[in-house]
Amino acid sequence: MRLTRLFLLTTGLLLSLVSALLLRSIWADWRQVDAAELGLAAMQRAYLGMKVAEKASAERGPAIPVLNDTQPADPAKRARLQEFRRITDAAFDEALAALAGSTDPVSLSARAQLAQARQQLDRARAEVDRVAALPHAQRSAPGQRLTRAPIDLMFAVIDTVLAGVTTQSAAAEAVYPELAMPLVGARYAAELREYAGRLGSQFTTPLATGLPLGREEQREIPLLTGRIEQLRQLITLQARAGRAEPPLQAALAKMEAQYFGVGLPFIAGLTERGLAGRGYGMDSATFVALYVPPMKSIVALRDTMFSAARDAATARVADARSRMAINAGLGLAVLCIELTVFLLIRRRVLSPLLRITRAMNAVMAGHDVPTQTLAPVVRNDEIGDMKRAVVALQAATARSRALEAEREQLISQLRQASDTDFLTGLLNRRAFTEQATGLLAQARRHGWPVALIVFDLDHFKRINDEHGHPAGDAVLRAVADLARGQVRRGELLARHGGEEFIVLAVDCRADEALQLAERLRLTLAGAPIPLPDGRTLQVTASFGLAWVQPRRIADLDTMYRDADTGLYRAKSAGRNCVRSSSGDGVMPGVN
Ligand SMILES: Nc1nc2c(ncn2[C@@H]2O[C@H](COP(=O)(O)OP(=O)(O)OP(=O)(O)O)[C@@H](O)[C@H]2O)c(=O)[nH]1
Repeated sequence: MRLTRLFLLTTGLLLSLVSALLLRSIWADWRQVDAAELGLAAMQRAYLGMKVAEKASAERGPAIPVLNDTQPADPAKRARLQEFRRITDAAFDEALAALAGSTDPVSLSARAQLAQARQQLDRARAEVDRVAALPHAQRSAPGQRLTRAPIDLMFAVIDTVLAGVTTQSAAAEAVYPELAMPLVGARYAAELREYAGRLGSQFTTPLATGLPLGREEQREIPLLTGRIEQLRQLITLQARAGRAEPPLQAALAKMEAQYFGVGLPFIAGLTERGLAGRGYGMDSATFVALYVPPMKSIVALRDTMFSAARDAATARVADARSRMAINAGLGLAVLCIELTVFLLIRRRVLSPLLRITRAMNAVMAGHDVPTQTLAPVVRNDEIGDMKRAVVALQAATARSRALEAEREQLISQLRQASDTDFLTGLLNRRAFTEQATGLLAQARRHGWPVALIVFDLDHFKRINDEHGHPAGDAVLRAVADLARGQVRRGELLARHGGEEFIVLAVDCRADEALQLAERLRLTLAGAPIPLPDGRTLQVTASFGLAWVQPRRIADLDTMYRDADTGLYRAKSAGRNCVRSSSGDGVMPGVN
């Protein structure tokens, strides 16, 4: 696998892994925040339920004087009851509004319980109003329990509300097990407040009638007192089980002092008098004024315990939120760092490596490397070293290529020099022999006829003797130029030695060969040649011709011998003429 692909794959995997871990961690944190918020909301709803129980319980206070009122009815008592009813309704409305948007099972059941409690309250109030409207004599008749029944209906309201409080409180405890102590304690305190109220309610009828405690009160009072004592112990246990904070201890001490130190002994004294039939020495209003204030210490304890739980839960929510923010921030930072490292490695290592590899391949293939690929080399790291090495390699390769080209040129010049006659510029004998051998082989393959013409300047020695050797050279050069003008492409012309020249023509018929020789002869004979001293000279040459018919084997040595014989004959025949080996003119079949 290529390194770039491996790197991409590894980085992709790493990024996916980190992203997955990050998402998982954020999801887990978010779940915790969500759970903490749900728990806190349940706690607050439980508190609203406790408030409902408290207010509905408190409503019994002004209901009792109305139920026991003489006729004509006292409008002030009625107005006070209405005011308490309004407060209870407001508490119900607040609790129901808090549950309005929630669709979780706990909230749904709490809402159903609250709605049920409200119906019960409506029935209880209707009963209060109905009984209060009856003639006083009928209500206060000995042995009747008309005023007691509506109060019992109001007890049932509280039972239902407290059941809902327990449901919400349990939901909050499930989220915050460590807050069970203040939560359970607050619930017990709410219950204690209720039972303390109920205990006071036992004196409704006796106070109104002035009669001793009836059988029912005699049975209920010890039961309620026992329950109150039990709740007192449970609250104390809860407070001792956890680390009771100073405000909680203070609230607990206040309750002990006010309710258990004043309220409950007050009830005990009243009970004693009620049992002894000594009269109570107070009316309902005085009773309420004396008994209700100590009960407020129970509500204060409930609120203190609840506040402790709510503050701890709020802190937990804030903790969970900040943990989520920190985790998300850290995760994102890791992701960013990883991405940056990836981009850096890609930019500073992989891309330069790729460019360098391409540059090296180009250098090896002998191509030019684009200058921006390697320059400017300003980096001082390993990639920079590598780039410098490639630049050096490129320079060395360029130098060696230049040397190579120079060498090739020299060789070619040498080859040309070795093939060329230095005086005339024509092929020399060696090059002619080499190239003629190739042409003859080609002619053999194709079955072409071949002609070989050898010509030699006449009385050349005299030219040298009379005009000097340089003049002889000039004549040789002029003859070469004239002959060069008469041969076609594919025909070989060479200086065979001294003042002798040679021409080889393949695929050349006998008449064409003769014409060529004649043309050469006439050209030389008809062209005055200028000498270095300014004079001109007329030269002639004698020609020997050899010709091989088509499909016969043409051999260079044999043909040369024949052409030379023809030349000898031409010289013998008086020069400036063309002869073949076998006689005058060109004779087909020369071999
Ligand atoms: N100037 C000059 N003379 C050359 C060169 N090569 C050969 N010669 C001369 O050419 C002359 C050839 O003379 P011969 O072989 O006697 O022939 P000729 O005088 O041409 O007489 P025929 O061939 O019989 O017509 C000699 O004097 C050589 O010195 C050369 O390169 N330059």
